[in-house]
Amino acid sequence: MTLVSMKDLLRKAKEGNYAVGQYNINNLEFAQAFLQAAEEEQAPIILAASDRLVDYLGGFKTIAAMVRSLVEEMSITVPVVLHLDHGMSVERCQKAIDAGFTSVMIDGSHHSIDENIAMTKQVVDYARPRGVSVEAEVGTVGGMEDGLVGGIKYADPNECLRIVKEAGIDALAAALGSVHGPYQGEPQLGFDEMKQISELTNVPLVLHGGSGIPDYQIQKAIELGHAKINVNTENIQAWAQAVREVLVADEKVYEPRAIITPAREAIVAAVKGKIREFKTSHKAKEDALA
Ligand SMILES: O=C(O)C[C@@H](O)[C@H](O)C(=O)COP(=O)(O)O
Ligand SMILES: [Zn+2]
Repeated sequence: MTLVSMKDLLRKAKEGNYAVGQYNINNLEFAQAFLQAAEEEQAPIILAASDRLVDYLGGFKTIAAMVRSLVEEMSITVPVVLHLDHGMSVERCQKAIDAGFTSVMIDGSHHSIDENIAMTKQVVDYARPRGVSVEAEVGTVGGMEDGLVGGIKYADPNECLRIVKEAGIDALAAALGSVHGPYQGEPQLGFDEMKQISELTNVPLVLHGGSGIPDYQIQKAIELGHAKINVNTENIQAWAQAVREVLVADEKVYEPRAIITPAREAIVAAVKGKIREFKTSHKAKEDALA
């Protein structure tokens, strides 16, 4: 299966009342684990490189080549999207597209809404003829974003409508109380605003900060138009715990494969849990038949 854009996947997910998970690549083993989990669950999947980690991961071309090769070598049959997460500029999004990413997020949320729309439109104009999908953000997700710790700023419904109409995006991350990284206490998502923005814009919504949200809130977010849910923290916590357990259990172990394999298995289990929670299991076949 070749890499696909997320446009049709998210439309189908929104119609079918499920969400496609986005999982962030932190190294080779994360990408392997995500693809294994998706194939075993027969679920479409979004593999993402967060722009803040692109250089650490070896650059856009390395990431695109790695994911394409894994899809081929692992004989992956489910739809796979390669997405740039929190793209920091129009130029960075263009570079990702040129390298073979099939989807990009331009994060103009720290700019004025007029600047955000202008940047986003430039990315859409470059992406659309190349068959690449575009996600934009309005408002501010709490916690860590682009290496900065910030507070929550709810998305304004009129600004959401403007960016959807004026820039022509495929997915909208409307910040509504979610937080990147661990939550302090129970997450407080703005469900009334979510309903309003979903009905007003009719575009698939994206939930950033998808780790640590109780299942009943995830189901409500899906019901209210979320077709993509981003998860990173729960996977890196599972990875770290597994590595720690191996090192504590055997202080003489030094072979990377012996240390990392249990961590990779922990990520497979964590992602399979998310795929089931987001109701994406077996949707790959249904998508192919649609
Ligand atoms: O950590 C990153 O750079 C990626 C995240 O911002 C991702 O977009 C996301 O929203 C995941 O949130 P988390 O599950 O709370 O880490
Ligand atoms: Zn995010």
